[in-house]
Amino acid sequence: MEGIDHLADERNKAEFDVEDMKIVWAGSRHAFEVSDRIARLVASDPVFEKSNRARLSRKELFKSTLRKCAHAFKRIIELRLNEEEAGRLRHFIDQPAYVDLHWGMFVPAIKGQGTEEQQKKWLSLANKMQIIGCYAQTELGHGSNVQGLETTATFDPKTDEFVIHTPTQTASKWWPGGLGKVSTHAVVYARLITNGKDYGIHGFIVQLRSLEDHSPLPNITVGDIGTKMGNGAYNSMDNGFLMFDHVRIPRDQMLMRLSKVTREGEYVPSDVPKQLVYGTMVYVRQTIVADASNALSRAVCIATRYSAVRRQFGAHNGGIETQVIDYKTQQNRLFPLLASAYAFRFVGEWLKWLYTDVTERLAASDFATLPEAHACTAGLKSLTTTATADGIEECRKLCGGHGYLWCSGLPELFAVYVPACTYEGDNVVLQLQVARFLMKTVAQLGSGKVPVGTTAYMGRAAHLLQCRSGVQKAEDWLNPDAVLEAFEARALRMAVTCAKNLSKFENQEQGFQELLADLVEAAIAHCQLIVVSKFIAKLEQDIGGKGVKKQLNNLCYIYALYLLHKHLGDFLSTNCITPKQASLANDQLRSLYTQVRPNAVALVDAFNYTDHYLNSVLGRYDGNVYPKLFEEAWKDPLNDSVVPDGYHEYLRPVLKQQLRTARL
Ligand SMILES: CCCCC/C=C\C/C=C\C/C=C\CCC(=O)SCCNC(=O)CCNC(=O)[C@H](O)C(C)(C)COP(=O)(O)OP(=O)(O)OC[C@H]1O[C@@H](n2cnc3c(N)ncnc32)[C@H](O)[C@@H]1OP(=O)(O)O
Ligand SMILES: Cc1cc2nc3c(=O)[nH]c(=O)nc-3n(C[C@H](O)[C@H](O)[C@H](O)COP(=O)(O)OP(=O)(O)OC[C@H]3O[C@@H](n4cnc5c(N)ncnc54)[C@H](O)[C@@H]3O)c2cc1C
Repeated sequence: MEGIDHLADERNKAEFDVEDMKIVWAGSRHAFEVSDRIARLVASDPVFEKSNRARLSRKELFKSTLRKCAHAFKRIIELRLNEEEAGRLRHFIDQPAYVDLHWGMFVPAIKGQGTEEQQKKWLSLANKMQIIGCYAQTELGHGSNVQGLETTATFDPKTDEFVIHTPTQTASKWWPGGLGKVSTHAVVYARLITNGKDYGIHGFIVQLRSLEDHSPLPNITVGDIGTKMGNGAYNSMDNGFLMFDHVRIPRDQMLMRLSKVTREGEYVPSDVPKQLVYGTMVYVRQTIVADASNALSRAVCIATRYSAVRRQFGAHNGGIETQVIDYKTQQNRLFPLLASAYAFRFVGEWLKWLYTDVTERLAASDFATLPEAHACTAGLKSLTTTATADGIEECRKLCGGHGYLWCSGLPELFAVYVPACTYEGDNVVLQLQVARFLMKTVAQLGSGKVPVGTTAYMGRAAHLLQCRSGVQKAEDWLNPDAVLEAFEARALRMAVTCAKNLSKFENQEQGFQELLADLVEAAIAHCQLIVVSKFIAKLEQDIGGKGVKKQLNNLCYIYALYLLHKHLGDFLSTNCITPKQASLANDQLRSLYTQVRPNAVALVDAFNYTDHYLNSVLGRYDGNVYPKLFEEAWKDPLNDSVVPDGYHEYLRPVLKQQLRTARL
């Protein structure tokens, strides 16, 4: 059966040009060509083989990760890959590793917070990987509460040095990726103390290990924090612990772009907002949003192809059974995830633009959009990672029993992905940042300050607080204005209700704590509005290609109407829509599922994933699932022998009743 495309019929049904959709998904023809070339390069290189990851011990997995990273670095140099190509190479190798934190956080932290001189010195080493760095912020006792970190950096004017110290066990750094076994350096976040005064959290570059023999430097205790969830999965990463016993570093290793300490020990505060010390987190949250669509689309690709291959029930007189993708229940679970993958792709593109824009403004000393950039990156990171983690698990269930096999690709994908709901900010804690931003914006309504950007809709409060949806028939839910108005009214009404309830408390902070759960829901409603509005905005762009726009249109309204259905309580209780309109939205949703159905396989083909990247028997491009499931089963170490190890010691005595007591 090799060579036969079991999904050919599905592909023939498609009503749009897949090659054109590939360009839209990738973002541009250039991005598509780079991704396509690099994905094939990785897939054809035996060093990047990953099908046996779950069977390796932690040590074997870790060593094979080091090998892959070294080989990747060699290939980047040999092939003279540029930054974009190198990034794609690491992406398609698809194995969490110290390099993610080196390139993803250590380098950006120095770029964002180092002076020009510091950048010149440290980036030239880091870019050539002559040093390898990590981002050491979280401690055993404090992760979310960055202000509560305990590690100290005390300036000693006698020697012109900072003394980095871990005063308690809870002050130990705990979690940083790449720290456990690899990093030679770290950007360490610690409380800056000079002249006896505590100036709060600042970043410091600290060398951890010898560049000669890799042993920890004196007075530094460092190691791996232990095995994490799942076989293989995130265990290729050496998340670490770290303790300092009065470790001295030169003063110029404090990252001093924002604030400084002089030779005399005087603290010179920054003339820019102090929150810029959190800048690396804003950057990484933005990249995590862009990455959510990768993980979700991967799971959806597997579940969609398998749902087209898998048949259950419905056979009459020995005929073939029904493809499970034809069941409306399967469509109702799968297609909103397909739509979400596209939605997150486009909101990720937009967030990248927003981040670039705020970075340019900051460089020109314009800090006006920083709070919005923080709220958007925090809120969308939270929204997209929660939906993606839940979506991957749903895809596993959509694949029935076989989805639970490691070779489906889904268990490992889930285990690798799910910590995204926690790292770079716990998802609830991040939505509370959005809620604070919304409460401030609501409080300013009527003050003459006009809300802009993603809160511009709040400026139309007079209308949005009292409007009623004009939807009268199912097709009206395909009108962008009708959809936007419903989402805007819901978000605003939820935020305003929270603000009103807050105002009943004398102590605002106490009120905020009391209303935390409602505030999170209001923040989520605002973030969902952003995603819906950016998908609609994408449709307004000039998108070419046969039938492409029609498909995107269908997916956009599936995303919006599915959210409406899922959060119906919000929409009804805020009187944004009536039960009749909710029912019409459902009718429309079902009609959209029918329209997407013949295009489903082609819509996941447009992700252009190689079988290597998917690493899934169920998601194979050719749909040749069953023989390959057997092949995988035979490879399992338990099948190395017909009679298992332990038979003579533990099975035979039971079977032969040799373990029975004399009395029995
Ligand atoms: C494979 C590719 C994937 C791509 C990723 C690439 C690389 C990375 C790879 C994998 C990731 C792996 C690991 C991730 C690494 C980490 O997890 S690093 C550690 C991350 N830690 C956190 O995220 C901690 C979360 N906590 C916080 O961010 C803050 O403490 C807080 C919750 C925001 C609270 O801050 P705090 O100062 O205490 O409180 P307050 O609420 O009072 O805020 C003060 C004002 O500051 C504003 N603000 C807060 N944060 C920011 C920010 N980031 N930027 C701008 N402004 C910020 C806040 O709005 C307040 O403003 P006011 O005007 O005063 O209201
Ligand atoms: C795989 C992985 C990789 C990581 N990599 C790094 C790294 O490279 N560098 C680094 O520095 N850190 C790293 N971290 C740490 C990570 O950033 C933190 O774990 C994260 O910020 C959450 O903080 P926490 O663990 O303190 O959670 P906690 O804050 O202890 O959260 C526990 C619970 O309390 C709730 N909670 C906390 N505060 C509030 C509040 N104010 N209001 C309401 N509820 C609240 C949360 O919602 C959560 O349910 C990593 C973590 C993981 C899992």
